[in-house]
Amino acid sequence: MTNVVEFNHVSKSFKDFSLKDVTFSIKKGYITGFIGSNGAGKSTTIKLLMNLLKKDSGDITIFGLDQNKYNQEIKSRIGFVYDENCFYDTLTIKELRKIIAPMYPKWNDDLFYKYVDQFRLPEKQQVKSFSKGMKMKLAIVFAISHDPEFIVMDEPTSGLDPVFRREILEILHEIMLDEQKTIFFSTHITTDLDRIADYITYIHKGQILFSKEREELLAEYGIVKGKNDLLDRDTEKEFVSIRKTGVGFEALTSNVKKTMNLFGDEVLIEKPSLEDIMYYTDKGNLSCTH
Ligand SMILES: Nc1ncnc2c1ncn2[C@@H]1O[C@H](COP(=O)(O)OP(=O)(O)OP(=O)(O)O)[C@@H](O)[C@H]1O
Repeated sequence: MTNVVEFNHVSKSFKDFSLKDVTFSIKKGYITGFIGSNGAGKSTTIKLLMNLLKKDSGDITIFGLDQNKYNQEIKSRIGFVYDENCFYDTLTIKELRKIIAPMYPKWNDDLFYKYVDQFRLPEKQQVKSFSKGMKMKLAIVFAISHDPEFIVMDEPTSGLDPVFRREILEILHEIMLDEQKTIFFSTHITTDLDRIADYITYIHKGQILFSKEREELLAEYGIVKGKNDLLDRDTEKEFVSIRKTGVGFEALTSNVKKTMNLFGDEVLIEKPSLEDIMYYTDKGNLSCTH
C-alpha cells in the first residue's frame, strides 16, 4: 500500500509544548481522521505537513518527495482547508474565482460550479454575508476545484450544525469514489469519523499514540464492566484507564483477547466508540506506542 505522507521522527518545540518524535503515515486512497484533545498538537502537525512551520528535526515526505525540495509541486497537488481560512470578504464567489482559479494549473471550472451548486452557495452575494457553515463550504469548494490528489483539512466540521456537517461528509465521500484520492482531516467530532474514516491517527500531548485502521482499532479495544473486587494493583495495569463507581468499574482495554483470558465471564465487554477510546486514553497515562 502506498503512503501519500510519511512523517519520520519529526520533532518541533515551542516554549511550553513539544511534538516529540512523530512517526506515522497517511495511506493513499483512504480517509484518515486525526484526533486528539485540545492542545494535543493537531494543528501543529498539519502546519508541519503543509510546510507552514519549520520542523526542528526529522523528515517529512509527501507523494514520495522531500517536502522542502519539492515544496511548490507538492502544494499544487494538495487541497488545503484550515480553520482560519480568510477570503477578501467584500468580494463575491465569482470575483474570488477570478483571483484564485489562475493560481492552479489544474483548475476545473466544471467541478467548481458543480460544487457551488451542490452546496447552494449564492454566487453574487458578498462573502461577508455568509454564515460560518457557508464560509466553510466555500473554503472546501476552492480547495477541491483544482482536482487535488490529496485533501488536508484542519477541523472542517467544527462549529457546524449536523445538516451542514452531513453535507460536507457527503462531498468527501463522493470525492473518495475516485480511489486515487486521499483525505486527512482533524476533528473533535468522533461521530463524523465513525461515518467516513478508514484510518484513525491519535495524538496525545505531542506524541502519536496510534495510527490504525478504524475497524482494527474497534476490534482491539473494548469497554470492560465488572465488580470492583476484581481490581487490584496487577489487574488495574491491564487497562488504559478505569472509572470506578459505587456499583462497579468501567474500563478501557486495548487488548480485548487478553482481557477475556484474564477475567473470563466475570466481566462484560462491550464494543467502544471512538469517543470512548479518546476519553479513556486521555484520562489514563499511556506510554507512546506506534
Ligand atoms: N506558534 C506557537 N508558539 C508557541 N506555542 C504554540 C504555537 N503554536 C502552537 N503552540 C502550542 O502548541 C500546543 C499545541 O497546539 P495545537 O494548535 O497544535 O493543538 P491542537 O491539537 O490543534 O488543539 P485544538 O484542538 O484546541 O485546536 C498548544 O499548547 C499551543 O499553545
